[in-house]
Amino acid sequence: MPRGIPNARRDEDGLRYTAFHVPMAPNPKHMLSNYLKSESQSIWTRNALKKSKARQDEVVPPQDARRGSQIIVIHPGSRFLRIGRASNVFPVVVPNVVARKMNPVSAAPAPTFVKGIYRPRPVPPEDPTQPTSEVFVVSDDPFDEEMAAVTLSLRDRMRFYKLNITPNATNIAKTYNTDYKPEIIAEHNDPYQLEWIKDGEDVLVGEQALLLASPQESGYAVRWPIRGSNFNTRDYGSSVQTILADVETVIAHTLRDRMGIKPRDYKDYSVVLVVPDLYDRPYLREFANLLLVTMGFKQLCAQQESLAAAYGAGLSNACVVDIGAVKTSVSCVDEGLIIPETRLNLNMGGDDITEFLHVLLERINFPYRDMDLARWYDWSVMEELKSSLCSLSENDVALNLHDFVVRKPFKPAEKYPIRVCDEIILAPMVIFEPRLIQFTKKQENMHPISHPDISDEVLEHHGDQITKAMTISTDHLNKPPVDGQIPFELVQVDEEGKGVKTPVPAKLVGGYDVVFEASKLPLDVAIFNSARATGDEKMHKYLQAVLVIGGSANIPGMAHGLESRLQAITSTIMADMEKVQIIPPPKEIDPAVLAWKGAAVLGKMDGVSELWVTQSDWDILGLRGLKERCFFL
Ligand SMILES: Nc1ncnc2c1ncn2[C@@H]1O[C@H](COP(=O)(O)OP(=O)(O)OP(=O)(O)O)[C@@H](O)[C@H]1O
Repeated sequence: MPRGIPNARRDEDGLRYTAFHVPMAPNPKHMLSNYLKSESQSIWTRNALKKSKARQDEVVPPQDARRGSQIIVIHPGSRFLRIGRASNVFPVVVPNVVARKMNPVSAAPAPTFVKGIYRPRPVPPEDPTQPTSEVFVVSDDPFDEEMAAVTLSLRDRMRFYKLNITPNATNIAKTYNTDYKPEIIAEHNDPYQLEWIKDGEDVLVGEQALLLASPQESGYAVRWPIRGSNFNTRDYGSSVQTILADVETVIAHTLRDRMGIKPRDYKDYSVVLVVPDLYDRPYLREFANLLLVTMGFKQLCAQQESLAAAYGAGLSNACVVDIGAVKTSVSCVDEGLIIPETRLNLNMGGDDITEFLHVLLERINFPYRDMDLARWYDWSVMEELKSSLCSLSENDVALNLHDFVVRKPFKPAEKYPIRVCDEIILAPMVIFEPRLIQFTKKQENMHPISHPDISDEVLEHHGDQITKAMTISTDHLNKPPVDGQIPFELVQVDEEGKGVKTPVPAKLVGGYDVVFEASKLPLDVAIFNSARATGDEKMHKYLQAVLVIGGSANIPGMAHGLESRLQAITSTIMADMEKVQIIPPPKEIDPAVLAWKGAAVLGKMDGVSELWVTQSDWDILGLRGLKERCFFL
């Protein structure tokens, strides 16, 4: 039989799978345990990762250092693209954005974020001629109601930890911030000046795209091709070709400019692509087609984020929580496999924290009054403030004074002082109290991706999307699914690998759109639901190994904030639950690159040679080949 023709078999557990007459993928359990045991890989195990980078360089023998130099690992995200040779210690990280000259500009420069946070109703300015009202008026603004609930939750926690609450802190901060005086930093005293671009090449990528002083005036459309776990159809529309052109542009520019790899060399390189745990089929198919057919890489292996991160941390079992910029995903990894029904995607992330911080700082007279988050340079001011101020540790709440710098195009930098108090903890608390996020608004203008073989793929796609964790998640609404059943059926696969039972999956469960409802869950509830989907006996194992990754995992106090809340849920529901445990990512590795790191380790392992899908495999088998070899589905 020719190479690559599928032949259905059953494995030892009686599970149906499709084998190939090319060597079948090795058992992931064996791969993981071999990897953890292997002497040559032990450098990357958890203990070894604690050692310094210098030590790593010293220990890696030269042949291992070269290993993986022909493998490129690509981890695309909504905000950053992480890309590098598997032999590199860390990836190149570039903003995943493209500015294209349009004449006329067909799309307005897309704001970096979707306005997703409720804002207080504008208050009419006080009339100084009128005496101030002595009567206390109860606000009917829904924002105030939700805000009061979040503040109360913080007060309760501070009381629980016996921490002092600074009296009148908001008013003190407000008064201080009103009398601001920005300090102008003279150019010769400013080593961090930016080289703004007024006009330039037709296509600008990454940092260059963000240095455009005024994109719209210069005729550029600035867009981010990835959004959450999918292509960014909000800013590009449903035309996947335009999105793919930009995905290719960012990858090709970075390979050429930062890694010295030219298009003519692509045929000599294999690619490990890190994909979301809950990936959309058209996303995976189009991405694979781009890399194998359009760009012409030699072969491809796709790995899911959580699995790659577990490899990176040297863990065989974990509940992996990835808090990115736009989305947060939760999945349980069991001996080298993701348990499909534990996967959850929350429609919130670091961008919501940034925006909420802005809303909170405006309430205390944020001294830089012209801030407009749709401008990249203003957005980065707020991101900087978030990174330097925010914390999830109640101990950090105090009336503190800080400075921040605003760099406007072609103007000297301005330094502002600001006084803040509990805003620094309330902002990141939004992921545990998402009541202030407008989820419905976030869904606006998202288009489905059009593709030809809709009948087959849509059904399977929904099969992938609706998971047990999501169904359980309707618990928080206190309205369980009808009859307590899981009222949808997943697509079954017969001996030939064809769909035999293709029911239209009920997206509405008990009257709820489960995917949408699940995307709104507080993070602690989502993690609990994900672990609980593994069954009552197994869930302990995952709740005691929660690995938090993604850029937003860098928020100080994240482990404490998550652990305490998760512990509170588990002890209410499960009497016999031992302590919940958050596993810190390896010390020298930024949690945002841990999945890349794990994928690089995977790409270098001997067993991975069985996982590659070549260009001819792709021609014959398409997406199914990728799924069966790489995801063991
Ligand atoms: N020190 C820090 N403190 C707070 N937030 C941080 C810190 N460092 C990075 N972040 C946030 O992490 C987010 C980026 O994380 P990451 O690189 O994992 O996102 P991504 O993979 O591009 O996005 P997504 O996973 O949503 O597709 C941003 O919101 C950024 O502000």
